[in-house]
Amino acid sequence: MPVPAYSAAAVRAAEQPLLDAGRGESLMRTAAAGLATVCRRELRSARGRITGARIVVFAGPGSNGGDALLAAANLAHRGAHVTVSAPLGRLHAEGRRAARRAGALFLDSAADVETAAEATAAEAAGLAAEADLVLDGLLGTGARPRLDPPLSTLIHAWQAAARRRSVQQANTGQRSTSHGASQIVVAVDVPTGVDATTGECGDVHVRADVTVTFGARKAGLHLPGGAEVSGRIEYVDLGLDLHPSEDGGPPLDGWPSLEGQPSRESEAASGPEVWVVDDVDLRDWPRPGPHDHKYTRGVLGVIAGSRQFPGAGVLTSLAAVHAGVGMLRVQGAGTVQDAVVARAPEVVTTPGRVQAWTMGSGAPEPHDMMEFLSEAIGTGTPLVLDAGALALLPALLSVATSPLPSCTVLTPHAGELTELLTRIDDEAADLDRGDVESDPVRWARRAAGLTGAVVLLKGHRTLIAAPDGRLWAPTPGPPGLATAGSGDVLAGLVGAALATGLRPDPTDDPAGSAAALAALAVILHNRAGRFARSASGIVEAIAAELAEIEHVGPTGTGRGDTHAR
Ligand SMILES: NC(=O)C1=CN([C@@H]2O[C@H](COP(=O)(O)OP(=O)(O)OC[C@H]3O[C@@H](n4cnc5c(N)ncnc54)[C@H](OP(=O)(O)O)[C@@H]3O)[C@@H](O)[C@H]2O)[C@@H](O)CC1
Ligand SMILES: [K+]
Repeated sequence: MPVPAYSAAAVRAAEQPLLDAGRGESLMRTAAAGLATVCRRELRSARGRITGARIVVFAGPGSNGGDALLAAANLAHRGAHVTVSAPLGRLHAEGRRAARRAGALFLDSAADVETAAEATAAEAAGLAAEADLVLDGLLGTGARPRLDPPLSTLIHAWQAAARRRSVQQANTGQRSTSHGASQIVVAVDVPTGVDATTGECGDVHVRADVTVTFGARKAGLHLPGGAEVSGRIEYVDLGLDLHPSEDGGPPLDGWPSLEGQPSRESEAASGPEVWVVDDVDLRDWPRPGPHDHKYTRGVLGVIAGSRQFPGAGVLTSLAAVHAGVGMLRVQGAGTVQDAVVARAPEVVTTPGRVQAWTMGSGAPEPHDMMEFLSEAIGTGTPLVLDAGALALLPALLSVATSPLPSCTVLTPHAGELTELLTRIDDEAADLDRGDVESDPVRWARRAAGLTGAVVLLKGHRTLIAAPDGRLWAPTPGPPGLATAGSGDVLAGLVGAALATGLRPDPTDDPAGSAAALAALAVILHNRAGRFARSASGIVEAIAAELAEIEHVGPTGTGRGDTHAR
């Protein structure tokens, strides 16, 4: 099952009853113990032991700093040399006492005198650049958006000093840290400067190797922006009463409400913002039951490729066959049908009923798609619309008498999404690809809201938005997936997932089900692409990946849950 990630507001709301009941300190001790466990593990794996490790703690004035100080005290008791920099002067009282008692050294802080603060920042930055481990406990879920001096000065100076050290190390062969390996940056709850809800990164922000997050996964750690700078996510459970709402959403706290989407204002801020989908979730890939036959297992119709580009049709179709559809019907260009049947004789080319369609990869003739699209819209057949089919969408939306089927998935890349939005969204007439790439969450949600379809926005970090604003964030795939035809394979996989996964019972959350299945298709595509050098290689690996997961389970993945010891 995908796991939910929440907004900062939802987490704070869930914490409040426990704080009111006087359990704040015990929560913090659990959080800090989990944090210390992760730090010890990191130090042991980098340098073999904790004794003698040089640790710099950046501690802010709130509980985030408190977590960092308590964890640092634990590490100091085990022989680490801990130096604390408190750029804002104020510190969590219990955390400061614990760190002092454990022997931590505190740098002078005089944040109220600008020049002194700058001198302290330079000293702290220099020490941090040479440390084995830096703990970022500046700000957590209580952060206000902008980072100003002295916080921005400190982070900036540290990152510049760390860069200088590594250049120096490369030039002279000198060791940068006490064990020669590169420095480990551990963010407490969320890297400072990253919005815990939206993942938006400020001009200055921390880049972590590991983020240890408490109580609930924070949405921003799994969304574009935050996900790139949070490193590995380790999760420490605090037993908060935070659970996905019964009907699955639509909780959109943290983003402005978009036209066509429900506003969150009147709802309790307790639902997940994002569903995080990982390799382990491939266990949910739809499989045939003992009584299934080819029709109940799911028939997928494909219209992909053209006389000019028959290969796209072959890739889309073979991907679906290897992913385990009950039957595949290929319509459209005869050249494509012949090429597909030559590779997969089980494919049929006669028209007939299908449980889902994948259309548009490889520039099929528009009239071939239109013929089946209008019928599919009338019957509510799930659709996957890629490339050429996306180009038809504005015209289709303007003439269709019914909305798109609620299990429709659009699979644009940033350029195609830009093109679509400029044609259907009056407010996006001047949108360019760069705008979409710099705020993919906003624009994917916008397109989903306007079309009523699930939008799977392809990219390094593929993102899926439902029309009501819910998001699914599959873990990213290998860079090798960026190859010609890779998108055609994905369209086939999403189609196969819808054709086989939405049966036999109709679902009461069709868009959510389609989005979750699309996310599984992304994960399967990622895994199949691990060792592949071409789109054909991805197709060939699909069946083996599914067989491996069925027999031994997904390997090398996990949710990163940390248990405090
Ligand atoms: N609650 C719980 O049950 C548990 C919580 N836990 C931990 O608590 C963290 C949340 O703690 P928190 O609420 O104290 O907020 P935190 O992020 O430390 O910052 C607040 C301080 O920073 C200041 N400040 C803010 N923005 C600023 C800016 N841009 N620039 C400068 N200053 C800024 C702000 O100042 P103010 O806004 O008041 O002026 C205030 O002084 C959470 O992430 C987790 O780590 C765990 O221990 C587990 C149990
Ligand atoms: K932090």
